[in-house]
Amino acid sequence: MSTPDNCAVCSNAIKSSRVRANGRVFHEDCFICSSCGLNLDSFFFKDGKLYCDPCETKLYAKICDKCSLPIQTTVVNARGKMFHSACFTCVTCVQEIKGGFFYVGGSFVCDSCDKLPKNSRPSPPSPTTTTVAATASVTTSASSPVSIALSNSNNSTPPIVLTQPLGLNRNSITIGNTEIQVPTSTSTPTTNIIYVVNNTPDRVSGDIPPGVLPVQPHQPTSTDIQQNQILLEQQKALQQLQEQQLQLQQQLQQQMEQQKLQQQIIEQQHNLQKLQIQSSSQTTTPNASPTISRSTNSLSPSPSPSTTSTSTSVLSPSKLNISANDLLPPIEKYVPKIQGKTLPELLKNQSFDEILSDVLEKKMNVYNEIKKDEVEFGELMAAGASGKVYRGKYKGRDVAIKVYSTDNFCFSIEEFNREVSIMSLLDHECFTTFYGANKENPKYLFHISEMVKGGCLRDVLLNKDVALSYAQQLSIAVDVAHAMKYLHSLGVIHRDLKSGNVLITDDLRAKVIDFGTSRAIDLSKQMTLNLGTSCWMAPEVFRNEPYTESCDVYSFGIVLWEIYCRADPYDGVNSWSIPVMVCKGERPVIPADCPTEYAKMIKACWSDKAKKRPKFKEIYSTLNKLLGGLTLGKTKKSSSVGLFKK
Ligand SMILES: Nc1ncnc2c1ncn2[C@@H]1O[C@H](COP(=O)(O)OP(=O)(O)OP(=O)(O)O)[C@@H](O)[C@H]1O
Repeated sequence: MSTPDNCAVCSNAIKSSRVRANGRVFHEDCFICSSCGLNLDSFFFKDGKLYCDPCETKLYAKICDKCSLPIQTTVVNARGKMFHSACFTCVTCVQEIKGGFFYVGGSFVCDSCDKLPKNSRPSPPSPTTTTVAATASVTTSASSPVSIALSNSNNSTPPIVLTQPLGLNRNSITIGNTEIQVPTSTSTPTTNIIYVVNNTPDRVSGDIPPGVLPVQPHQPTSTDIQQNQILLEQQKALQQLQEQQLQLQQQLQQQMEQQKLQQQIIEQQHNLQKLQIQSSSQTTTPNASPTISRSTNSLSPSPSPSTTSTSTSVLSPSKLNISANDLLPPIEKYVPKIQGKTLPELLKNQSFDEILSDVLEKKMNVYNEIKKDEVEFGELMAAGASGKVYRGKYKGRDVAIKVYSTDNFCFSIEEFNREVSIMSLLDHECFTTFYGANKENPKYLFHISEMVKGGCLRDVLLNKDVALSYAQQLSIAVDVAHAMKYLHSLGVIHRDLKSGNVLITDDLRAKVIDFGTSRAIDLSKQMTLNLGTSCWMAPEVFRNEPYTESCDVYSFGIVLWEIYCRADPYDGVNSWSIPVMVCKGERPVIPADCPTEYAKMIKACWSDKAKKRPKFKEIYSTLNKLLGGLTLGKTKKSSSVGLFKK
């Protein structure tokens, strides 16, 4: 029975497949580079370890004193310096030194040059020209079997060192077809001799029969050790970097997976929404219309004795209408400070009007400056008298961008400044959130605010496909009154309140926009330039009488009528006739089915006498009570209404 071989690397018995190389056997798994762990094409075996060619070079190869590159084949060691044989050249003839040489003033001179007469010999590079003993040894590869030291010290016996025995009775080395006699220690050469010994690599390629070549141990020098340490440190640092990179890649992958998950959630929510819409149109009789709950302010489909058709769309509940935009973190509202104080702090000692006047007169910038390249412009949404409103993106979110340009007939930088200052200072749920403005180009200014998806109230009311219960109508009216109550509490008159300046969110909240515009100061101009607005203008304004904030109450009366009737006031009437009609006391007709309290409120608000009109505080409270008294919404089609009645 044959005993199993032992692996030259791990010393354990080899019971299965083995690699036989260079007279040694290895476990197949052990036959890898001990430094990089890769498979071996050729190898070095040192101190019981296997190394691949690059690792061996990296770890053990000597560095040439002349070219600073590792020496992988023949090493010439002369005077303690290491050279590639090709780099070991004569300082005089610049030829490779293959025979004897002299070490003169720090340089090597070949034997032939040294024999030249002194005057024809080029001067040595060093100021010292003393010829000193020269010693060189030639070593093949990093672990050659032979190293011969040579010296010349004028007739002294050159030391010849064989680092490996040449074998029994051998005193020659065969180079190619030539046999070179290696002098024994007793021979006395007169000059240095360099024996350039053919590289006898101890690397073994796979097809070399094992046991042919000797494997030589390598004795690292102190320089080798230092270099190895540096290399090891560099490898360690590289490894750390690779680990960090791996960690970052893992984090990135996690983030991408999270994003994918979010996307899936959005898609599922959309599918759910679709299913809910489908099922509600199938199960409710004859249709499902939304009712509103003030506490949550969200809409939910519920059966109601509605007269609207099943095709009627409803303003969708916000919770179901989630878009990627909604998942983004909200953009923080910019809170301006004047002399280090916020608006509520300033209001303790000053009126809003004083603060605003100060800001405008002193041209203070109380807005957040938004750079043009931070904004992505989208499609045009609306073109009003003072500017154009575009869809856009800011910080990844949908926004409304209002552009004031000199192309606009009513372009006014004062109006822009006033609007921007008011919008920056105000912070109320019934106004759109204002993000900031850009005034880089005085002929093209823009400001950015929250995008309100439902569009303006007028469009919602006139859209017959949108079903609205009375409760929802009241809820919109309450929101507008709430915004106006707040505005008046600050002493700000809107001057342009109308259904086109109220926006509806997709959870049916109302937000007032476009307030405090200075163009309304010259109301006669407004009347002639923007006739549409005259429907909401109070008689005292037409009469050019002094007006107070109660002109906004009049406008609100018209808005209340619009909300209930879902029609345009004075529809079909020549715009020029409206001021006359209004001053004569003519108003749109309130339909007979209008709830008494609501109708009473409309009439009180559009009263001809400004002083008789209620304040928003009262309006808000009354409408809120009316809303509170309703439990279930009653969806109502737009009324067919008579429009002009005194
Ligand atoms: N934040 C917003 N979100 C969605 N739509 C908006 C927003 N701001 C304005 N709009 C749309 O743009 C329209 C005009 O806006 P705005 O009233 O501010 O401009 P304007 O030039 O003052 O118009 P007008 O002279 O008719 O009052 C609005 O009726 C509305 O449809």
